[in-house]
Amino acid sequence: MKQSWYPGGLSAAKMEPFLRKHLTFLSFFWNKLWPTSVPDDCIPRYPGPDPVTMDLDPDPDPEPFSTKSSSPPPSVLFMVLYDFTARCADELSVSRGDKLFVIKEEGDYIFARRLSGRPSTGLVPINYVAKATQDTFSNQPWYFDGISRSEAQQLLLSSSNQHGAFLVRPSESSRGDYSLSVRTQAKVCHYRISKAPEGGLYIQKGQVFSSLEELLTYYKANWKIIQTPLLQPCVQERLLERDEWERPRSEFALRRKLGEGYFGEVWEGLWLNKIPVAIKIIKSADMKLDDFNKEIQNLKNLKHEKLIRLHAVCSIGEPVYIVTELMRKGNLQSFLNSPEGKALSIIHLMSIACQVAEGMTYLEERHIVHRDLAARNILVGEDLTCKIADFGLARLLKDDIYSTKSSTKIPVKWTAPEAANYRIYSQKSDVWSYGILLYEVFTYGQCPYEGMTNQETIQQISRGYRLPRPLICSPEVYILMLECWKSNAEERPAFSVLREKLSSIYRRLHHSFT
Ligand SMILES: Nc1ncnc2c1ncn2[C@@H]1O[C@H](COP(=O)(O)OP(=O)(O)OP(=O)(O)O)[C@@H](O)[C@H]1O
Repeated sequence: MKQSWYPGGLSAAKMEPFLRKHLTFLSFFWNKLWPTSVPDDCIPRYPGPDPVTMDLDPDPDPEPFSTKSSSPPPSVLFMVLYDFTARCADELSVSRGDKLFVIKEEGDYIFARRLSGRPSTGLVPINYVAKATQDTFSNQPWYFDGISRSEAQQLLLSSSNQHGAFLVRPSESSRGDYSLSVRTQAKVCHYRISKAPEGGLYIQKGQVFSSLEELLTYYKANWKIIQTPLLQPCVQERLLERDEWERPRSEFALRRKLGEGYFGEVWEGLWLNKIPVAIKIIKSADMKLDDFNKEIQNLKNLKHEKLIRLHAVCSIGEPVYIVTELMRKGNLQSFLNSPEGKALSIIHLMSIACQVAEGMTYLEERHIVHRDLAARNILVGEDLTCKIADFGLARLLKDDIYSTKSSTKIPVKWTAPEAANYRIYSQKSDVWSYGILLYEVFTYGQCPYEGMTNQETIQQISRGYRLPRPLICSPEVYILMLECWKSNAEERPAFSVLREKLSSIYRRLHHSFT
C-alpha cells in the first residue's frame, strides 16, 4: 500500500522539495545530497581571496564630457508589484511591497531571495516585479547625488568637515557603480563601490553587501581594512556658494544653427575652441525669469546617461545661453524620418523606447515632471544613443502661454487630457506623452492623429478614441501604449514599470534574433 508521504510519479526535480518538506529531520542529509547554491541565511558572497589581503579598487579619474554609453548593469533589488502565490516548489510566494534580491534572471522569471519576512528563495514571474528605486538611501545624509569627484574632494576638505567625514556618490566613470569618498586628515581617498554581476555591492571583491547601508555599517566597524575611519557624514553647506557652471559668453563660439524651438535657437558651437557643444540661446522675453535660476539649479543636479548633460550656462546679462552636450544626429522625430531612421529594425525601435523609459524613470524617481515629452525632444547621438532634452524648461514659460485660450502653444496631441484641459501636470501626464512618443517611434516619426486638428483630437480623446496600433508594433507593446492613455491618470503605469516591461520584451526579442 502507498504511504501518505509516498511521492508517486514525482519527477527528480520535484522529489527534492517533496522530501525536504516531509522528512525535515533528515535535512542534514538532503543538504548533502542537494546542496543549495545560495544558502538562505546569509548574504551571497563571491568566491575570492581573503578580503583583508585584497587590493582596493580606487575610483579612477572620470572621463570629462564622455558620450560613451555602457550597457546597464544588472539590478540588485527588485520590488514586488503584485501578490504572487507559488504554484510549485520552485516558485516563491511574494506579496506586494516585498523586496527581492535578484540572484539570476531566467527568461520570464527571476530567481530571487526575499529580503522581508522569512528569508526564502525561488522563482517569481518578472512581470510581478520592478527594479527598486534608490529611495532607501537617497535621503541619507551621506548620499550626495550628482556631485563629481572634484566637488566631493572640495566639499570634504572644506572647513565645515573634519577627519573621518565621508560621502557616497554615483561614480562618474562607471555607470551604476558608486564611489565612497572619505577625508583622512588633509587628504581625500576615493573607493569604488561596484555592483556584483549577480547582485550586491562591494568594495573588495570577496565582501558583498545587499545595500549601501549594510556596506557602510561594515566599514565603519572594520575601517582598518580601508585604513580611513568613517566617522560622520559630510556636511553640505559650502558647495552651494560657488557656481562653476556660470561661464563668460566669450568662451563659446557659435558655428552652425541646428534648429529652432519655442525657447529660442540652438547652435552647434565650440567651447574654448576645443569642445563641441550645443548652445541654446534663450529668448528671455518669454521666460519667467525669477524661476529661471531655480530651474537651472535643478538641471545642474540632474545627471543621467539618458538625459542631455548640462555643461555650462551664461545667465549674467542677455541673451542667456544654455550649453549642453552635442548630439550629432539631431532630434528623434527628424531622425526617424531620415533614410537612416527608416532603415531601423524593430529591435532598434525597442531599444529607443527602453532608453527613453530609463531616462524618464530617473526623472520620476526625483519627482520631476517633463511636461513636453515627445520625439522632437529626444536627441540622438552615435550608436543610436538617445537622450531626453528640455526637461523642466516647459514650466518656465510665462503663464499666459500655457492658458487653454492659446492652446496652439500646448503640444495638444502629446498632452494628457487633464493637462491640456486643466493644466494638471504630473508624472502620469508625462506617461501619457510617453505613450504618444511610442506611437511616433513605431510609425517612424509619423505625426499622431494625422489629419485631425487639436480641437478634434481633444474631442475624440474625451469620447474614448485612441491611436491605432502601428503595423510594426507588437500587441504586447500596444497594450502598454493603451495603459499610458488611460483616462484616469492614477491607472497609468509608472515609468519604472514601463521600463521593466519594455526591457523584458526587448531582451526576449533580442534573444530570438540572436
Ligand atoms: N544638444 C543638441 N545637440 C544637437 N542638436 C540639438 C541639441 N539641442 C537641440 N538640437 C536641435 O535643435 C532643434 C531645436 O531644439 P529646441 O530644443 O530648441 O526645440 P524643440 O525641442 O524642437 O522644440 P520646443 O523647444 O518648442 O519643444 C532640435 O529639434 C534639434 O534638432
